[in-house]
Amino acid sequence: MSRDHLAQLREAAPVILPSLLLCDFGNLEREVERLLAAGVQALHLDVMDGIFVPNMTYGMPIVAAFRKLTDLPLDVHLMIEKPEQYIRQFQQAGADVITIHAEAVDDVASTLRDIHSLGCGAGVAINPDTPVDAIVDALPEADLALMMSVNAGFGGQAFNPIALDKIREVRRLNSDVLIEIDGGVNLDTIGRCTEAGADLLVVGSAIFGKPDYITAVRDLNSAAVAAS
Ligand SMILES: O=C(CO)[C@@H](O)[C@H](O)COP(=O)(O)O
Ligand SMILES: [Co+2]
Repeated sequence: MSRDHLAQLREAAPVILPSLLLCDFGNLEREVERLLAAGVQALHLDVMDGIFVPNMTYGMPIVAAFRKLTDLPLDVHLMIEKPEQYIRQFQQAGADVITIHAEAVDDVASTLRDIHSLGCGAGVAINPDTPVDAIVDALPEADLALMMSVNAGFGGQAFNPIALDKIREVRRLNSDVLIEIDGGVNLDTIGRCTEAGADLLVVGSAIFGKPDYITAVRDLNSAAVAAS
């Protein structure tokens, strides 16, 4: 099922994925309804452990709560130490795609294979200071390569354009992998992301900081498509 989801996202690219980090956790049902009304095609869920990154968010129960609320693909971004110890629990909670950070594991390729063996799409992320070289050997195992345009850990940070060069480098190395960008993506930066070749655009504050999600997603989508 998750492989089908990936094919759908590839077909629909560029696709905006709302990052729920800044949503109203007191009313998840309403937040999902508002995002569905805005036409979003997948949700991006940020899991932080306070160790790999200096911030904590949520774990499997919140992923499971979103799973109960929607059939949209759930793209789970693990910003945690030893993610390999938890991937089964995230799959059981309802994740469709699980992305691990290359900086957090010893053997990226083997962790991606483990994610696949659970039936999930497998993604690998790198922070702005981590070179693409760090994931070259693992790329053939990845469905998705996430280029962080901020240091993982917080929403609302400024966009780091180093991610754009890395998107181009990943595309040169691998024509099949879906390329996602995450951090500081907004109306001013989204065009540069799709122009560079990003397929999936994670957006937090530029949606959840706006009163009207429908207008925010529509304007972001127009800017993304115009530059792609
Ligand atoms: O993974 C992360 C942060 O580490 C993101 O998914 C952010 O939550 C995106 O938020 P904005 O930068 O768009 O506000
Ligand atoms: Co994220």
